Amino acid sequence: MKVLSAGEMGLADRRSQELGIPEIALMERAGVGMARVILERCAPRRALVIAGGGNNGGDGFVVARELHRAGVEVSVLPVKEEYTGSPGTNLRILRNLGVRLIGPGELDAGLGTAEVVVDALLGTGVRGAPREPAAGLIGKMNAASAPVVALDVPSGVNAETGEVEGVAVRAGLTVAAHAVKLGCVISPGREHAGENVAVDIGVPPEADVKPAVEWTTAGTLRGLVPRLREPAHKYSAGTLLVVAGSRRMTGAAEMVVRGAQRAGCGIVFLATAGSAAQSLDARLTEALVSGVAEDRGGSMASGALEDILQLAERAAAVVVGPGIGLGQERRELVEGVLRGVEAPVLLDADAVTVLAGSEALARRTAPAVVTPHAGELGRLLGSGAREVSERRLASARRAAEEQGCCVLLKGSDTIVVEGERASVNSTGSVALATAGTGDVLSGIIGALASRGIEVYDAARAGAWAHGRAAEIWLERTGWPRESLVATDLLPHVPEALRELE
Ligand SMILES: NC(=O)C1=CN([C@@H]2O[C@H](COP(=O)(O)OP(=O)(O)OC[C@H]3O[C@@H](n4cnc5c(N)ncnc54)[C@H](O)[C@@H]3O)[C@@H](O)[C@H]2O)[C@@H](O)CC1
Ligand SMILES: Nc1ncnc2c1ncn2[C@@H]1O[C@H](COP(=O)(O)OP(=O)(O)O)[C@@H](O)[C@H]1O
Ligand SMILES: [K+]
Repeated sequence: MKVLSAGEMGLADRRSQELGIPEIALMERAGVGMARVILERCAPRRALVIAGGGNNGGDGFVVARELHRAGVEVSVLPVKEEYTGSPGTNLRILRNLGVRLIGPGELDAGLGTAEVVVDALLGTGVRGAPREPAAGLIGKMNAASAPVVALDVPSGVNAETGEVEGVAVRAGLTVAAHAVKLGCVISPGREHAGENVAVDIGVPPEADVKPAVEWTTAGTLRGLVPRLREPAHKYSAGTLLVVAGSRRMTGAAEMVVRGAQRAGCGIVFLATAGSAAQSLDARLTEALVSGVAEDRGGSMASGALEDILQLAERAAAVVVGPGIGLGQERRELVEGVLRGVEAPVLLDADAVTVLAGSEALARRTAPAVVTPHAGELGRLLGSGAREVSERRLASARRAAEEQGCCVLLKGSDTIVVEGERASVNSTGSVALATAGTGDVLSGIIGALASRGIEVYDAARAGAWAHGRAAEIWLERTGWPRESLVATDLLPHVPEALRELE
C-alpha cells in the first residue's frame, strides 16, 4: 500500500499533467477503478452518489456512470448549480445517459433506498471545517443505514494530517486515487476512513513522489534487525538495563523484561524497588534482578540512582519507567538517568509523566526515545490528551523538536518521529488495547536498541514487530480480539522479527 500526503499527491498530479496526461484522463481512470472496487466489494442494486463542486465530485460522476453501466440503479446529487472543467464534462455525460440527478429535496428518499452511499463531496481540496451545505450532507451520510464508501478521502478529513476540524464522514471503505492519503492512516482520520484501498490512475513512475512520512512495512525495515552471528557472547548479543516496577506494580517490569528477551537481548538486568525484587527474581529466571533503594510507598527512591548508574555502565541501552510510580523522587531518578547514562535511553509510562516541566530530556545530547500514549504526551507537552488525540502527527513532531529526541506516539496508528523523519506503523490490532502491551513494546524497542540499532529504527521496527505479533496471535488462535492479554504477544515476537530478515 502506497501512502502519500495531499501535497505529494498534488505534485504527482501536476507532474503527470506536465508529461502530457490530461486531468480528465486521470479522473477517468480514478473513477473507473473506484467503481470497480465498489462493485466487487458491495455489489449494490441501488446507489446514491453525493458529489461536491471540485474534482472529488468529478470522480463521483465517473463512478456514477460506471455503476450505471453495470446495471446499478444510481441517483446523483450534485451540490453545485454549474460545473465546468473535467467535472462539468462528466456531469454532461450523466445527463446525456439519462442517469437520475436529484436535488436536496429528494435526498432523504435516495438515502432511504440506497444500498451504498458514495461520498464524493470533499477530497484533498478541503480547506478548514466543512461549511454548509457540505456539513449537513456529511451528517446525513453518517446517519444513513447503508454503508458509505468514500472516494479518495472521507469528506471532512484533512488528507495531510488526519485531523477533523468539524464534521467528517464515517466510511466503511475509502477508495483512493493512486495512493492512500496520509490523513487516512493517522487517527482520527484513520477511523473515519475504515478500510483503505488505492486504485491505479495511470501516474507514470517518472511523475511519482517519494513520501516524506513513511508507511512502515516489512519492506521498509528489511535487513535492519541483524541475526546473531559468531563470534558472539551474551554481552555482545545486546545488554539491556530495565528500570521498572514497584512494590505494587511488578507486572509492568516483568513484561518489559520478557519482551526484551524475546526480541533477542543477550542479557537483561532489572533494577526494581527492593520489596519487589524477590518476587520478580522468582518470575524472571533468566534476568539479573537487583533490588534498589525504595521509599516508604515501595517505589524506587532517588537514592537508588547511584546503583542504577552503576548497572547502566554494563548496558548498551536502558529502559526506564513502567510501573515506577510518580512523584518528585521518581522525577529525580529519571532526570539522573538522563544525565548520567550515555547509552540510548527509552522513557516510557511514568517516566514520561514525571518529566512534565523538566528540562533534563531537552538538555540530553545522547540518544533518547520516549514512547507515550496520548495522555502521557499531553502531560509532557502541557497541551492535554485531547489536543494530542486531535492533532497526533503535529503533537509528535512538536515533542520531538522541543525535547530533541525520538518520539513514538502510541495508538492504532503508532507514529514515530525524530528530527525530519516520521513514520506511521502499518501493523497492529485493536486487540492491543489491553493493559501491559505497552510494556512489551518498551522491552522490544529496548532490546533492538541494545543490539546497536539506532533509536528511530529500533522504535519503528519495534512497533511494527509488536503489532505484527498481535496479528499473528489473532491468526493462530482465531480467538476474539478482546481476549488477548499482553503476555500472549511474547511467543509471537520472534516470528514477527523473523519476517524482517
Ligand atoms: N490530484 C489528482 O491527481 C487527482 C485528483 N482527483 C480527485 O480530485 C480531488 C481533489 O480535487 P479538488 O482539488 O478539486 O478538491 P475537492 O474536490 O476535494 O474540493 C474542492 C471543492 O470543495 C469546496 N470546499 C473546499 N473547502 C470546503 C469547506 N471547508 N467546506 C465546504 N466546501 C469546501 C471547494 O469550494 C470546491 O468546490 C481528489 O481528492 C480526488 O478525489 C482525481 O480526479 C484523480 C486525479
Ligand atoms: N486500538 C488500537 N489499535 C492498535 N494498537 C493499539 C490500540 N490501542 C492500543 N494499542 C497499542 O497497545 C499498546 C498500549 O500501550 P500502553 O497504552 O502504554 O499500555 P500499557 O501501559 O498498559 O502497557 C501500544 O503499543 C498501542 O499502540
Ligand atoms: K470524499
